[in-house]
Amino acid sequence: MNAVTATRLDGKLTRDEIFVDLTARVSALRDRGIVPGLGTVLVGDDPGSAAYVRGKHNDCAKVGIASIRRDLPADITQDELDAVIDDLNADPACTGYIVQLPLPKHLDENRALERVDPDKDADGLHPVNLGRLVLGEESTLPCTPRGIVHLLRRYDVPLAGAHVVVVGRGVTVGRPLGLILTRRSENATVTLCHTGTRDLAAEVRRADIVVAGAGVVGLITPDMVKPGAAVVDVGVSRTEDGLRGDVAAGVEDVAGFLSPNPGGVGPLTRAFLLSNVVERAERTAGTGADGS
Ligand SMILES: Nc1nc(=O)c2c([nH]1)NC[C@@H]1CN(c3ccc(C(=O)N[C@@H](CCC(=O)O)C(=O)O)cc3)C=[N+]21
Repeated sequence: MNAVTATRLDGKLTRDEIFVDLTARVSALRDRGIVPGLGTVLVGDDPGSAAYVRGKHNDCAKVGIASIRRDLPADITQDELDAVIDDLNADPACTGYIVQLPLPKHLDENRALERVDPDKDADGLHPVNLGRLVLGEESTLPCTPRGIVHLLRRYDVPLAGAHVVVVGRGVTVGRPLGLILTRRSENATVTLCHTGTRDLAAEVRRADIVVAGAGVVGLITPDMVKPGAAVVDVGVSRTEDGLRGDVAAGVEDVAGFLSPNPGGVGPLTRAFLLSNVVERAERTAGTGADGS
């Protein structure tokens, strides 16, 4: 056997590095009397969503960002949700915020996302920000795609000229990731695959980088991966055995780099949520944001 295990793209380590930078920048803002605040709107009592929101506020405490929580009952009406969103839009203590998804089925997610002030959209999911991304204008970028690109760069995985196969066309990962990776600054070539793709295995086999976010357990098998390719697992499925990703066991023996799930991009999604808030606070304060 000459199988070499893939280099692990470590999301927690990379998150810790980002937190060191954010902590210093928040401290500089606080020295000037500016306290960045992240708001969350959580509707209902789904334990998974509650855990994610808790994690986001724990992260805020670590870097010195103030937390604003709006926890609402599952049977809230759309008008009542609108009023909470209007309230956060008007709250000067709230630099940016998110409406935790998914919302209960009787509520219209797009209506809620569109009501958020685009300048306070910490998720980068407002139509104005997604539209700016399409137009190549500066915008708040969605957190998971930002985390994926940062993690690949952090481990020196070449993007320019690379062929990236993204599996999943959802609005939080696949769709915006394709737009980001094909910008001049990333210069990758992207194939966006989905449930209608005729021969997924053939597409994935051609990839220098695979990003799997379909939410199908074990979808990406070792025979589908080009030796040495980078594989980033962002699929999330809740099973009886806990959280499972899209990448099957054995891929680590074929890939050159592997970002597992959990332990990969998830912590970076949270880190870039905070980063979006800090950048907005810096912009309104008139300091030079460093981007990244
Ligand atoms: N408006 C909105 N914005 C979001 O960003 C958003 C959302 N809604 N709804 C749900 C998804 C999911 N998501 C995750 C964030 C962190 C981890 C994360 O930190 N995961 C850890 C493990 C955490 C655990 O074990 O539960 C890891 O991958 O190592 C995972 C998933 C953000 N989301």
